[in-house]
Amino acid sequence: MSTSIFETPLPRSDLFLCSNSLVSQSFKLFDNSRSFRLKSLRPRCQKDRILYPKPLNFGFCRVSRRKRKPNFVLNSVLSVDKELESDESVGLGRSREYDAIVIGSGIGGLVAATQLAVKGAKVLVLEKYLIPGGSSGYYERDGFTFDVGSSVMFGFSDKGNLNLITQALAAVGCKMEVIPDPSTVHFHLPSNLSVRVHREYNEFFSELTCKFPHEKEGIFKFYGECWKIFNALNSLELKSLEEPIYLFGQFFKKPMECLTLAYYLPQNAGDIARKFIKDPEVLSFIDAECFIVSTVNALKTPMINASMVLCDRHYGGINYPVGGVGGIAKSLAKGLVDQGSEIQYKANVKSIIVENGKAVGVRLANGNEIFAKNIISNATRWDTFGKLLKQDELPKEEENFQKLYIKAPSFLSIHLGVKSDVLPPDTDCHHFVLEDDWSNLEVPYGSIFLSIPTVLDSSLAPEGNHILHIFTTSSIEDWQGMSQKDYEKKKELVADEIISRLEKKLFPGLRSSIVLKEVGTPKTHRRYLARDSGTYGPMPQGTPKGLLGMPFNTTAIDGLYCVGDSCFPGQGVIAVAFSGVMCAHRVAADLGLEQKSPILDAALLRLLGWFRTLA
Ligand SMILES: NC(=O)c1ccc[n+]([C@@H]2O[C@H](COP(=O)([O-])OP(=O)(O)OC[C@H]3O[C@@H](n4cnc5c(N)ncnc54)[C@H](O)[C@@H]3O)[C@@H](O)[C@H]2O)c1
Ligand SMILES: CC(C)=CCC/C(C)=C/C=C/C(C)=C/C=C/C(C)=C/C=C/C=C(C)/C=C/C=C(C)/C=C/C=C(\C)CCC=C(C)C
Repeated sequence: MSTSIFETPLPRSDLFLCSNSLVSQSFKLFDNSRSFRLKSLRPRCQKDRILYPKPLNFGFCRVSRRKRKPNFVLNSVLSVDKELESDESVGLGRSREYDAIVIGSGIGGLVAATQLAVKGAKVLVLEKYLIPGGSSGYYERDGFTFDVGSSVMFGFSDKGNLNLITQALAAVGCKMEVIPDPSTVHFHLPSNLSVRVHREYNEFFSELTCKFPHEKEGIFKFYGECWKIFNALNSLELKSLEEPIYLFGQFFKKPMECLTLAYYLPQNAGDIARKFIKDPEVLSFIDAECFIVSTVNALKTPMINASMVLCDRHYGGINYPVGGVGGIAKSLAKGLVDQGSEIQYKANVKSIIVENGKAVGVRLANGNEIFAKNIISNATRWDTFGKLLKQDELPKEEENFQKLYIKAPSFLSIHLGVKSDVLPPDTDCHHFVLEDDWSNLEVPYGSIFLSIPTVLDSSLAPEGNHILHIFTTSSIEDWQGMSQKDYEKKKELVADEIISRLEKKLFPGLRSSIVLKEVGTPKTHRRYLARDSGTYGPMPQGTPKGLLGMPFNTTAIDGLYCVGDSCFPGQGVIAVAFSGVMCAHRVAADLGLEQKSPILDAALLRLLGWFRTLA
């Protein structure tokens, strides 16, 4: 680490984000008129920000107003408070053009940004919150490190072509240590049906077919079909399906695999399951398998997505990153800056600037305008087209998207710290609980997701404790129009009910073992993740034609791209990573950093537009 002493103006709020390993390009943020020193190196957690003990890779450091001697060493500053952001010396303005601005640092945005950066583009990521990651972020309380969203990580193995998280990290020279999970999920279902999804496919198949011997052949054929699709996907080099030179090249190199995917593109898992399986209980089990990744039943879950998750969990397996899921976004953000691009936190984009029909820049909440050749929005499509674009009319494509897809509900999430002895030995890391009635699967609060990441990585909690992350679907409408007092009361009541259900079904004594409890509602998701209504992502309004109606990355606005879970192929960390790879490839082609054929482009975009009208 290089060390140099420099002076900086004192940020008025006393907080800024610093890094000890990154470039010096941000030095110009500062003038020499004032100086500061670090006051506290103790870890501190506040309601909405995390203060780190020492200049770790990304941390917030408190500076003292009283002692103004420049006596601390830092060698870059990545993000600054509003006061600094609005400082002219930040150097933002029309003269400073980026190849791309990415709005939001969810995994989708970060993968798009890093992939572009390694292709030679100069990228600026603007993140509203204090740390990167969005739904894949983390927070710390009293020695516990909680994952904000899911702890089930697909695509994190060292095998094949579909380990997109591993590949995204490797692209910027990062590798994370992972812990293999022996099972993906333990299902606790009506009629006391208990199924563990073992890492080994044969073990899972034996367990399921032991419970339903009469459907052995049907189960074999359904999951066999999933493997056929997974193997086709795994054989391709994954890039933008909106870029014809690549797409036609893949058809030429792997015609059978591409035709297999094209055949299944408009199909849903439930229809295929029904071809082979008759027993309603097995079909309900497959609904639950799909619901945990799509929040809808199998009849509404695209077959390609179902195959991806139902097979990757056995092929590469589910692997948990040491130190928590938040490490993925932190590593990508670091990798991005290492590549010479930039990320700013507390940078709230209020609108996308469109001139002569082309997206040319963004306007921040503090009034600053930043310009770039392309704008990539990692906000949901509802936020992008409903809030960030100030246009009277929704483009036709978006109107169609909003007809086909509605916002999936959000979640009520409960993060608990519990005493370790409440968990029986060999407890699995992830559980899905639907106690009595299959018809409650998609009903709000009907089923319960539970992850215990400390089963795999005990460093996430103080010794003798575990983390329980419990979540269940819930809509924002359920939490609106009440006083703060009633809201808090309702949070307690609903959380209490869910904890009682888990106590009854899985862990007797759970309530009395709790040492820390935090409850988040859809409003919390909306506030901290900046997602309209706190939504989990898009959900088909009716029965979709598989993935056919799902938009890719280009939009009706020239120079504006979308990335993340309201783009093909949908929700999921691995899915948004793929959307990031696709987006970066299309943008790079448009920037001239990848091969491009304008004539073929126009033809393919028209063809894809036509395909979507069939959905
Ligand atoms: N509880 C959960 O488990 C949960 C909830 C929601 C989503 N998810 C999953 O998370 C993933 C979503 O990833 P993603 O990449 O699409 O996005 P994301 O929602 O994780 O990240 C988007 C990022 O953009 C930022 N942002 C939004 N609007 C902004 C603005 N105007 N200005 C600046 N920054 C802004 C947000 O702060 C956030 O960090 C999916 O896998 C989804 O399935 C999980
Ligand atoms: C273009 C045309 C027309 C044609 C062409 C053909 C072709 C070539 C095609 C191709 C295609 C492709 C490549 C595709 C791809 C796809 C993919 C990659 C996909 C992916 C997906 C993924 C997913 C969906 C995932 C998901 C996941 C998730 C969501 C997860 C979640 C989790 C959770 C929530 C957790 C749970 C928990 C518990 C239980 C506790």
